[in-house]
Amino acid sequence: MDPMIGFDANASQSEALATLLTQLMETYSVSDEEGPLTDEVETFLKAQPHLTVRRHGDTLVASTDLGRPSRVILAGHLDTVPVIDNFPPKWLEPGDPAIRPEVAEAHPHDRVMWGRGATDMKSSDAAMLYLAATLTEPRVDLTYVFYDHEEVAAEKNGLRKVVEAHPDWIQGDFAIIGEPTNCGIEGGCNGTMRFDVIVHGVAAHSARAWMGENAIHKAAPILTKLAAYEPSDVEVDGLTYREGLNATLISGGNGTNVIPDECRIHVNYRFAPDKTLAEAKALMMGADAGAELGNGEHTATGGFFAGYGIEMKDESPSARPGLTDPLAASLVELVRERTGREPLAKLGWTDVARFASLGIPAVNLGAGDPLLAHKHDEQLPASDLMLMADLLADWLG
Ligand SMILES: N[C@@H](CCC[C@H](NC(=O)CCC(=O)O)C(=O)O)C(=O)O
Repeated sequence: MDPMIGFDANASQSEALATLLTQLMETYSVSDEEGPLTDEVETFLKAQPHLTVRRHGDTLVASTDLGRPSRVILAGHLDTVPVIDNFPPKWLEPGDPAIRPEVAEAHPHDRVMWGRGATDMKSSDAAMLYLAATLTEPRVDLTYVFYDHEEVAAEKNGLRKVVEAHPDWIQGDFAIIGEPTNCGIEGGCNGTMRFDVIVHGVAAHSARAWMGENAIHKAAPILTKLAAYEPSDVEVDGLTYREGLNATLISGGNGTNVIPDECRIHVNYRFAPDKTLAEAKALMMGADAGAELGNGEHTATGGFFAGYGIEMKDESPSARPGLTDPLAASLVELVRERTGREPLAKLGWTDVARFASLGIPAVNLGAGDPLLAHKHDEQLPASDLMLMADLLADWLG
């Protein structure tokens, strides 16, 4: 059987990139189900004679070994968030009403790739795979990392696992993460934490509600407080990070005629890189999270949710922009020259934070509009694929 990922040696750059993107997008890879796509990408990388390819779980690390004085890491995750009627993907021709107006206005003659992962982040993966096959004489040594489980709990993150199991595989002087940035530079990243705020009640027959205590009703003040939260803009080293505090899931009740005895509001806090993880946590639940109540629940001793039960689910630190690093500065300059784009802050969480903790300066540079990430109609104009591949090739070639 022919490998599913690959392109014709006679194809033009734009055809090759479009082919790679189509193949990546057509292979379903929601987090936890990246295996088949990883297998395909592994076969493709192993067919490149100038790369040494290693695999840990569903993470691939492919390196050149040309004896260059420095090494750059190009990293992209292969997983996507869950689909919302946006798989399988499709190419939209110019004029198709499914093309968003802002995309059509900026790229009136472009075909547009539509579907899950178009911006976050299979387009950058396609550009990196194209370079992995075609950039055989880069001016620096290169390490490509294609990894699993970026969109979910930090404990599952494939890059984290490979760093822990094989620290020698992930060495370098600088890293570029292909998270969507509209082919500009986005520096650092907001930190993120997710936790359940828990309200308890007493179960009873809903025809005799006075015999119980309705936990869903008792959660109403929490939702009111969250709805009134005003996000702050925080400037760090010249970039402006917007914070956020949102309920993203809610659950409670176990019968249509039973007064619910528990309600959980899952909260996601995004905090700027002027705060450590500990400082951010203190703002939410007090400096000391309080006594363990059992089952991982604590009472918040202070902060936004003072007095409520809290169960931590996930936490990842922020990262400062780090754009004064010489390699970062030279990439910023190239992007500015080629696109006129000035660096912005990365508002999502990305593995730039992991590289920063390893002492490897890193920036986000990727195809696709970050404003469209995780949306139902994620989409990418074909010319952004070319731009992304050209920027990387010019800087590395
Ligand atoms: N452990 C975290 C992982 C969340 C990662 C995710 N990152 C992106 O979507 C980057 C895209 C971008 O902003 O450009 C996120 O920020 O939610 C968790 O499970 O929450």
